[in-house]
Amino acid sequence: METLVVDHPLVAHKLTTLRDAGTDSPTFRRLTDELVTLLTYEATRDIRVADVTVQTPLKVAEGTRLTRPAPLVVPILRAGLGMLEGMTRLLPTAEVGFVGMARDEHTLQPATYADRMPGDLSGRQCFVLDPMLATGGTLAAAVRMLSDRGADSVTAICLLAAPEGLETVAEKLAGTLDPESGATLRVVTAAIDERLDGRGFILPGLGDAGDRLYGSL
Ligand SMILES: O=P(O)(O)OC[C@H]1O[C@H](OP(=O)(O)OP(=O)(O)O)[C@H](O)[C@@H]1O
Ligand SMILES: O=c1cc[nH]c(=O)[nH]1
Ligand SMILES: [Mg+2]
Repeated sequence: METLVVDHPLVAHKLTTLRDAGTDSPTFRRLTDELVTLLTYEATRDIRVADVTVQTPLKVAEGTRLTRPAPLVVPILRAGLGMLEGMTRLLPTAEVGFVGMARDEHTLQPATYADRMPGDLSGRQCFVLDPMLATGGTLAAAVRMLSDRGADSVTAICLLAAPEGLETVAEKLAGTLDPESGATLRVVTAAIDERLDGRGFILPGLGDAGDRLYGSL
């Protein structure tokens, strides 16, 4: 598994305001959207393209187009929904699949409550959106759903990741997306934080991303 921390002053600036407990929900939503657009720019560096030509008003020019099948973007509900528009703004031809997962607050295990994704993902590049990679249980389960359907290229875009969660995802998915067969698994994040607390929250983190976006449950 490859991990990329996007090191850019605008990313750091926006993330700092997201962390601030005083940031209200409308501002939190807007900054999440902006931050995802910046992360998407890096996360799509290996997106599949083909050479094309285009006629300018003056002459023929060599160019580049995204290939088909269209990439699949998968926000993990709830909090991942706050990242969808920021991504599809840059990738308007992407298709969108939905997965709903909620982590049990005592066991910290994820339970899947929604699955609206294509049954066959062979040959599809997939982008999973989830702001928080904490214990890694949710992301590992989501990536397994995609690879079970044939996806061979999965990039997860997270606002924050915990070191423990990154290790767990790499361990749980070892051998699932086999790099020898050309498969790739990448995590792109704005920062890797210090650690998890006793309740599985990222420290220093930004709190509960779903609650800050959409209100407490
Ligand atoms: O890495 P993990 O330990 O699995 O935790 C991360 C998950 O927890 C949060 O979702 P939550 O379960 O709070 O659901 P929500 O998005 O509906 O708030 C977050 O958005 C991730 O999906
Ligand atoms: O810190 C955390 C951990 C899991 N989910 C969140 O929203 N925040
Ligand atoms: Mg939540």
